[in-house]
Amino acid sequence: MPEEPPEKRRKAEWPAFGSGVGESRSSDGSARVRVEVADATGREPPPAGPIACGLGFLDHMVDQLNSHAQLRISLQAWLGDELVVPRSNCAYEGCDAEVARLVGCALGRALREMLKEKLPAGSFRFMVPLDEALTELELDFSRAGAPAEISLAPFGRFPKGGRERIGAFRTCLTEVVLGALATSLGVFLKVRKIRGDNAHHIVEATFKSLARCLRCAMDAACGFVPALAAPARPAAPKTARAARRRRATKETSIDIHLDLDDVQTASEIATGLGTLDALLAELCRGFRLTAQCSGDTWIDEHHSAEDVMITVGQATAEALGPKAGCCRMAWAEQRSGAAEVLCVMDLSNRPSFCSDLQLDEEMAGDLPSEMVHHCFESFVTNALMTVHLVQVKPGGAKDLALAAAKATGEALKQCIAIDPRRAGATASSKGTLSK
Ligand SMILES: O=P(O)(O)OC[C@@H](O)[C@@H](O)c1cnc[nH]1
Repeated sequence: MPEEPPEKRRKAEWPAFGSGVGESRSSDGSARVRVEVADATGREPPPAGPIACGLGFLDHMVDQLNSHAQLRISLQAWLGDELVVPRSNCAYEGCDAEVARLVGCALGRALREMLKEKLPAGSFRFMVPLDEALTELELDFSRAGAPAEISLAPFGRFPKGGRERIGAFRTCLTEVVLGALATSLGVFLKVRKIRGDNAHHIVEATFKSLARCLRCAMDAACGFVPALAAPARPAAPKTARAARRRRATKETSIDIHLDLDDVQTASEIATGLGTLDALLAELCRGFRLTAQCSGDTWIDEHHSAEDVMITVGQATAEALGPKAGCCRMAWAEQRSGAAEVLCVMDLSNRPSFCSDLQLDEEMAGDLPSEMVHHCFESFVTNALMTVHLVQVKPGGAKDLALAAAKATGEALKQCIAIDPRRAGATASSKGTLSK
């Protein structure tokens, strides 16, 4: 669904920030960067302009703030008197560190000017996955001046010791950009890599985390909660985000129906496996699910559990469709008994599942522990999403499974929520979540 042009959008019915400009220049006059930023959720946001600093990968990273922080950014740079043209890597030789610093400084100044009317207070945290990578970023506006804490190296597994460059961008300059940005924005910034084997994924997840964390701070300053926001326009004819999937093989017969926008009707789940029913009940806290399965449980639990989760995942992907206007990314921590699990989710269209749950018992209720892992893997893969499960506190296998299902259900509820400010636009820096 294409985004409505700003002039056609109804008057914004939510608070928004205005705009800001930031400039930075080298002491010897060899380089200059100018950034213009505006809140894209405002009434008449300007179109995003070119982002051209002379390091192509850094341009791509700054662009993450457009779709994931809902901003409109333009960035211009001059080397000497020469304006840097888009898609250039002219800053590659000799001045890349200075350009990285200037980019961070100018961006931070522009953001500070935009936020000055309602400066966020306190600390904010966001985690973002990108395939196998997972980063956590914190912004604390009460600790301005504290030196940034950046723990991302090594940048990948190949070669051992990590990559030195991504395109023309030296990976060691990531902390130069972020440190300069934090200083000029007036915020304490802490970012760490929780997982990551690919340098591009690690650094992009970092800038996505920054963008999402910044948007959280902006929304808190405005008192806006996307999941609670009334639609920005009269309810359009209900474009149902619903799907029905039936599946019959020699091993199982399954009927799944889900409606992502029905939060009133009670779910009905009967798979023949009590623990699987309990996991699904937690997973669908944010929507209605009907799930029936008749399977060859006289052999074992495997086929029923796997086929149900494959089918629920497929139905979820079908119901989500192009994911127009949804929040897309979220994280949640939930407990069951002594166990606590963190789920970080992205409706990425790039299926990827990673978990470190220590399921050290043969069974989790009437489900083998190996099937707990495989159930999440099957659901995530077929729902075309990226999910990381992180064990925060240990516990028995069933409690870990339930805590993971609760956290995944809460994250899913937030991810599928429609943010009316996106006006149907897809939250993606490549412009689509369907390809
Ligand atoms: O914001 P999106 O994740 O939809 O698009 C950007 C991302 O897909 C692309 O930059 C990328 C994919 N893998 C590494 N980088």
